[in-house]
Amino acid sequence: MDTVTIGIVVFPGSNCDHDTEFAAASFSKTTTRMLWHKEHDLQGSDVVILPGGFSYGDYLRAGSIAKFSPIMQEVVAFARKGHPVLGICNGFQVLLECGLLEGALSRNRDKKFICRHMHVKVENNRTMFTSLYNESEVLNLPVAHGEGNYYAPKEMIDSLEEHDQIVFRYSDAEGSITEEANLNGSVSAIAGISNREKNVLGLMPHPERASEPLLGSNDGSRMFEGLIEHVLD
Ligand SMILES: NC(=O)CC[C@H](N)C(=O)O
Repeated sequence: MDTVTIGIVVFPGSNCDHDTEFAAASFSKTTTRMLWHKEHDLQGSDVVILPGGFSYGDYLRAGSIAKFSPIMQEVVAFARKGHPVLGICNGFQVLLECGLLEGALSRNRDKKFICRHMHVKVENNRTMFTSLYNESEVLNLPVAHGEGNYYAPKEMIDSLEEHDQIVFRYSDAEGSITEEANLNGSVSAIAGISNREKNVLGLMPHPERASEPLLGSNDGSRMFEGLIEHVLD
């Protein structure tokens, strides 16, 4: 294989689909496909990304209606076969709602929308998404969400820990996990998790909005590069 086809799902209300396409297409050896949510065809995608936004206006609960979009049947089957699926922000919310990832996202601790850059610590660099980061590296990534407060009961958190599924945590600039750094109040300061098999990753920060220095950070690029390298390998 000499090119990687990256499919980006477009739900009614997605608003980071084109940013994600722009970031994905900026790497050589990639082709992008926009996948309308009503379709059943992943158009030969090697990687599927569920982008950020407000699918179905976040009605009921963010991601809960998008889960019923026809294309999600294909995305779930694709993920269950071990192919890479990345959910960014609203995409993370959809992955939780459709059961590809465990836990839930509720309203931010202060009930306010948070739109700013945050520090995020790499807790597991042994995944296809994070292989180009150093273990414990602190990234500067933007967040923009109202429902980013990750919750899971203690047994689930223990099991996520045990299986190395906690991939990112909010931290301060030095990598310390503090209450102030964990702005949305997530349990265990969780910013991103994977499934047990490590081919599905969901995270609240936006790597596509940190994909070139002009955007204030380039720290998101290596997530795309790592994935592309993994597929080409
Ligand atoms: N940037 C986004 O994906 C928006 C996230 C989301 N729908 C929320 O406000 O929680």
